Amino acid sequence: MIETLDDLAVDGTTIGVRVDINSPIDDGTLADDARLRAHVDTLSELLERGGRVAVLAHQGRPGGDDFVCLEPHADRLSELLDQPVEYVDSTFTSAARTAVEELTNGDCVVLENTRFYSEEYMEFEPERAARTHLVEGLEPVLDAYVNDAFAAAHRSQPSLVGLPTVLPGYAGRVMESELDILGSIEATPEPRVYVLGGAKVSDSIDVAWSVLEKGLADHVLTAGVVGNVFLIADGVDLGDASSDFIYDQGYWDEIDRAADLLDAYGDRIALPRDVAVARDGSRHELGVNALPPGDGESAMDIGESTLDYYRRILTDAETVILNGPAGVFEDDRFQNGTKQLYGAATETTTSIVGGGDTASALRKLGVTGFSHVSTGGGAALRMLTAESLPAVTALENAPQQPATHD
Ligand SMILES: Nc1ncnc2c1ncn2[C@@H]1O[C@H](COP(=O)(O)OP(=O)(O)OP(=O)(O)O)[C@@H](O)[C@H]1O
Ligand SMILES: O=C(O)[C@H](O)COP(=O)(O)O
Repeated sequence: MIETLDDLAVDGTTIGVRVDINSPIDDGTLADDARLRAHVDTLSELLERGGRVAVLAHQGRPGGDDFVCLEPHADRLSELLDQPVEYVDSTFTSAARTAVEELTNGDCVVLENTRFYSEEYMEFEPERAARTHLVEGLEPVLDAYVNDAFAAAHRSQPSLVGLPTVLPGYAGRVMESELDILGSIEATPEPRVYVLGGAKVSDSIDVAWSVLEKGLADHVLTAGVVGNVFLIADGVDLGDASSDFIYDQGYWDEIDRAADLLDAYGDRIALPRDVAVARDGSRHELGVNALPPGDGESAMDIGESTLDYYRRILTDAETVILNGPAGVFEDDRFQNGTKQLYGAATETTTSIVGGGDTASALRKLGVTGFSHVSTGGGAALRMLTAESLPAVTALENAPQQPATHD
């Protein structure tokens, strides 16, 4: 049983709030603030109820261009919350602890990107995570911990599983609503269709296995890199460029798993019937019978024939669950598959979308009208396999009585 903000005595309490504001970054600035907006309800509720809020979050992965400090996030949160939000350029040093100790009721500080510390990019059992520098540094200055970072709940990292081992833990409003919706997929109306696109091939194959095996999915439609892997598994020659991409991304071994899945459940798995490539600078669609494409041409989107086929399946569906764009939506020439496929999904009674990139693609393409757009990508996928999420388990096991610091 997870406690929520309804169970937390907030007034005068110093609360570490783990959010997921991991966002696209362009030239060091925030390119999209959707994930920050998602947490406004939780943060403003805690602040209005007299909490002293220390925000913890990661941004990017070590080595990536988006591995940046959280100052732009703090500035944007200040605008969204309509109050000053302090930023401290460290996470658990004495400067960070002093900033937390100096908070008064209704104050908010954003601590530095948790992943600037190597331990936060490692996975630990909760008990071990509780003995990391981050947790040992922050625990003395916090009374309680709130986890609103559903999108990171599949990671077993110190700020996600260590803090709720030593502090009373509560789910924030985003976490609460995501668990409510994604935790009761079985209750959604049937027929139920899963659309698996994007680039998380291994996770998507796990989901497909799980939902087909459990009888949760009447159909699985594949698109994006996932669709390309299934096409290769089905014996289609996608050409060197797509194959090299799949190999370079480390997905080559997934082709055998996709082939096994096709053997077991091929009648319920739909594969693209055509793909779009860039030819002479423009979009050009090729039926699978016309493949391989020309030299250097890569399958970047699904084409009209696939869309017709998938629309027919969706017409009979009552619930559709989608993750991952159908193509390289960042390029105007390859947005059509995502726009049309996701647009068709909004016509079903219940439509649930997961994925940070997917949500940003849908905003960019102006596709609205879903029953639920999850903040999580990998976390939503993991949840759909009915596997437990480490950060959720840690909240379930957290101690519950906060002791208020002066
Ligand atoms: N055919 C394709 N070839 C190469 N890349 C593709 C193709 N189709 C989709 N993509 C890429 O997949 C990426 C998004 O996939 P991903 O699985 O990460 O989505 P998500 O689950 O919404 O994201 P997140 O991990 O942020 O939650 C995009 O960057 C897009 O360009
Ligand atoms: O964007 C995400 O899916 C979450 O923020 C988790 O990020 P990660 O995949 O880098 O752990």
